[in-house]
Amino acid sequence: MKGVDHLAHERNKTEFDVDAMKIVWAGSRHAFELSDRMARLVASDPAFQKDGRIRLGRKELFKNTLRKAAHAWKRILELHLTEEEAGWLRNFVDEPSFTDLHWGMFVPAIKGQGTDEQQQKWLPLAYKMQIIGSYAQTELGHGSNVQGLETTATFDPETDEFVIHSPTLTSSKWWPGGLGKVSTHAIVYARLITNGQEHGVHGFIVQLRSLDDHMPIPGITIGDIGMKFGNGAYNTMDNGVLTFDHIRIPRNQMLMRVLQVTREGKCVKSNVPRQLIYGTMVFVRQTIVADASTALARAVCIATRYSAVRRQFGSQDGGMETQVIDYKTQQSRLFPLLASAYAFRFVGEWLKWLYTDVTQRLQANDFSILPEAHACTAGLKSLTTTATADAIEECRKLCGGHGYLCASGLPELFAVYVPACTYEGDNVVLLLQVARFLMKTVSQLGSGKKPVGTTAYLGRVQDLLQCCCDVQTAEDWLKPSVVLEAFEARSARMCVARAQNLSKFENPEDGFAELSADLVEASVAHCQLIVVSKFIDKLQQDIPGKGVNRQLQNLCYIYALNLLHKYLGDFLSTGCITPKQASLANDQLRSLYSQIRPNAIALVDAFNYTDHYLGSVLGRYDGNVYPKLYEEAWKDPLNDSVVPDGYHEYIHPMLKQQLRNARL
Ligand SMILES: CCCCCCCCCCCCCC(=O)SCCNC(=O)CCNC(=O)[C@H](O)C(C)(C)COP(=O)(O)OP(=O)(O)OC[C@H]1O[C@@H](n2cnc3c(N)ncnc32)[C@H](O)[C@@H]1OP(=O)(O)O
Ligand SMILES: Cc1cc2nc3c(=O)[nH]c(=O)nc-3n(C[C@H](O)[C@H](O)[C@H](O)COP(=O)(O)OP(=O)(O)OC[C@H]3O[C@@H](n4cnc5c(N)ncnc54)[C@H](O)[C@@H]3O)c2cc1C
Repeated sequence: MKGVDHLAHERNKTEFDVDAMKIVWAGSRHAFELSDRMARLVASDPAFQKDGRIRLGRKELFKNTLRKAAHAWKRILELHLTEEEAGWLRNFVDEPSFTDLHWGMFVPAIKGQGTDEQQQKWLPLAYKMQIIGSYAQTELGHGSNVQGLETTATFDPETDEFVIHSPTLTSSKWWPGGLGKVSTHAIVYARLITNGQEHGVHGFIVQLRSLDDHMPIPGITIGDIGMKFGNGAYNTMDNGVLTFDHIRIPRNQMLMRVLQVTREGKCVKSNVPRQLIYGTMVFVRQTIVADASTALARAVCIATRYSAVRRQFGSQDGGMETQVIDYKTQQSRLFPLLASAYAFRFVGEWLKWLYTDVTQRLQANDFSILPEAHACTAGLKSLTTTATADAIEECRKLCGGHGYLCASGLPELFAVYVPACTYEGDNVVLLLQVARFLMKTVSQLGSGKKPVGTTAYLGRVQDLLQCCCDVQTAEDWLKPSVVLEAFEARSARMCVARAQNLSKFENPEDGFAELSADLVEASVAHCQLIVVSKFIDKLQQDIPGKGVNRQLQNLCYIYALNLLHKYLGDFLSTGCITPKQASLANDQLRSLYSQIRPNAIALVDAFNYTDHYLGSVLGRYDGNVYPKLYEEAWKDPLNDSVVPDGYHEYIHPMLKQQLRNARL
C-alpha cells in the first residue's frame, strides 16, 4: 500500500507534463517503456535487493555479486529478453561486475577488431556466456601510454602460434575488470613481433582458465589486485593481475581486422586505419558519457528531494521553518547540477548518434570522421565524468550531515563513480588528445581546409575574433544565437591564442609539453561549447507535452549561464563579453532559478528512478525521510547488542582504572 506522499505539496506546484518529460529523458517512448519495465522487474525481485551491501566483507560481497549476476542471467533466459532489455536489467541491478566487461568491452572488441571468421567463431560463445571475457590492456607499468605496453606476442612460424609473454614485472596486466577471479578468456593487448620485427600493439584472444575446473592455464598467474576505494562500491568487481610465461595461442586468435599475420609471419595491412585498434575505447567512452548523466541525475534526485524535505531556520510565530531548497545559495549550487544532468543526457544522445554514424561510415570504408569521433568521445568523456564526480560530492554537501551517512546512498555512489575519471583514459590525457586535434585544425585553417562537424565554428574564426556580444538586458541572454556566439568566440579565441603561443617554439612537441595546462583549458572550452550547442539543438526539436520545452529552455540557459559565471575569467580575458554583460547574465541566472524552483521535484521525478535503484533514504519518492533514517540506524550491526563487544576488555577496565585513580 502506498503511504503518505510528503512531497505532494511540491508535486502540486508542477507547471509541465511530467510523463512527457519522462519520455524526453529516456530518449523515446520505446526506451521509456522498456527501461521502466526492467527497473520494476529488478526492484520487485528480492534476489536483487541491495540493503546492507556496504557492510559485507570482500569475500561475501564478491560472492553476492556472482549470485546476482547468475540470477540476472537466469531471468534473461527465462524471460527471453532481447539484448537491449538485458542491458537495462543489468543496469538496474546496479552492481559493477564481470558482466560489464564481458558485454561492454570483450564482445565489442571482437565485433570491432575481429575478422568475419573470428566473429563467427567467438561471438556465439560469448553471447551464450559459454566463455566469459575481459579486456586486458593496462599493465602495472603503463596504462595511458598504450604504445608503451610491454607484454609480447611473438609469432612462431614453426608451430603457427603466437607466444604471449610477460618479460618484466611491470608488464603484468593490472586492473582489467572481471579478470581477477572470473574471466575464462581475455582480449590481451601485446606488442606483435614477427620475424624479429616489432609491429606495434595488437589485441589477442587468450584463454586464461580451464572451462572445466576454472584453474588457470599452466604458465598463467592470475589473481585480484586488492581492495579499492570505499565500502561496497567498486569492490564487487574483481580487477585483476595477470602474467604469462610463454603461453601459446593459435595464429588465428590475433584480432586481424586491422593487420593480418600470414602463415609465413608476414604482416599484411588492411585498408582500415591503425587507430581502429583503439575502437573499443571509443565505443566505451561514448557509453560513459550517457552513464554520466544517469549517475549525476541520481545524485541530483537525492539532493533535490531531500532539500525540499529538510527545513532549517526562518520560522516565524511558531510556523514552519524554511525548506532549504528555498535558500538562494542552495539553488545556485543545486540547479546547475540539475541542468547539467539534462545537458549531459542530450549530448550523450547526440554522441550515440555520432558513433552510429561513424560505425556505418567505417563499414563503407569512409574513415574521414574518425579524428572527430575520437576527439568528441575523449573530450566529452573527460568533461562529463569530471563534472559528475564533482557534482556527486557537491550533492553530498547539499544534504548536510545526513549526506555523509551511507543511508543517503551518496558515499557509495561517489566511490563507485570516481574511477570513471581515470578508467577508459585519464581525463587529462584525453583532454590533451582533444588539444592536439584542435591545434591541428587551427594550423590547417591557413591552407584553406574547411573545418567540419564540431569544429566548423573555427572556420569563422576571423568573425569570431572580432565579434562583440550585443547583450543589453538580462533577457537578451535568453537568445540561443547570443549564447552560442559567446561560447564559440571564447573557444575560438582560446584556441587561436594557444596556437600562436605554440608557434613560438622551435620544436612543436616541446611547445605542446610546456603549454599543456593552457591547452587543456582550451579543450574544456571546446567541449563545453559542444554540450551547450547540442542542448540548443535539442530545443529546436518538436518536443510534445505541456510546458516541457519551457522547462528545457530554462535548464539549457542555466547550464550555459552558470558556466559563463564559473569561467568568467576566460570570457572576460578573451574579450567575448564585458563585465556589465556578465553581470546581466547573473541577473538572468537568478531569475531562472526562481522559475525552476516550483518544478524542481517534478524535474527529478522525470528521471523515473525507482527507490530500489536510487538506494537512498534521503531521496525516497515519498519524502518520508526521518522515520526511515531512524529505522535504518537500528539496522547497523553495532546496534545488535546494547553493550558493545569489547566493553569488558577495554572500556570497563579503563573506567575502573580512572575510578581507582580518583580515589587515590
Ligand atoms: C553496453 C555498454 C556498457 C559499457 C560499460 C563498460 C564498463 C565500463 C567499466 C570500466 C572499464 C574500464 C576499462 C578500461 O579502462 S580499458 C583501458 C583504457 N585505456 C585507455 O583509455 C588508455 C588511454 N590511452 C590512449 O587511449 C592512447 O594511448 C592515447 C590516445 C592517449 C595516445 O595514443 P598513442 O600514443 O598511440 O597515439 P598518439 O597520441 O601518438 O596518436 C596517434 C594518432 O592516433 C589518434 N588516436 C588516438 N587514439 C585514438 C582513438 N581512440 N581513435 C581514433 N584515433 C585515435 C590520434 O589522434 C593520432 O592521430 P593523428 O594526429 O596522428 O592523426
Ligand atoms: C576501476 C578501474 C577499472 C579499470 N578497468 C580496466 C580494464 O578493464 N581493462 C584495462 O585494460 N584497464 C582498466 N583500468 C585501467 C585504466 O584504464 C587506467 O588506469 C587508465 O587508463 C589510466 O592510466 P594509468 O593508470 O596508467 O594512469 P597514469 O597515466 O599513470 O596517470 C597518472 C597521472 O599522470 C598524468 N599523466 C599521464 N600521462 C600524461 C601526459 N602524457 N601528460 C600529462 N599528464 C599525464 C595523469 O593525468 C595522471 O594525473 C581500470 C582502472 C580503474 C581505476
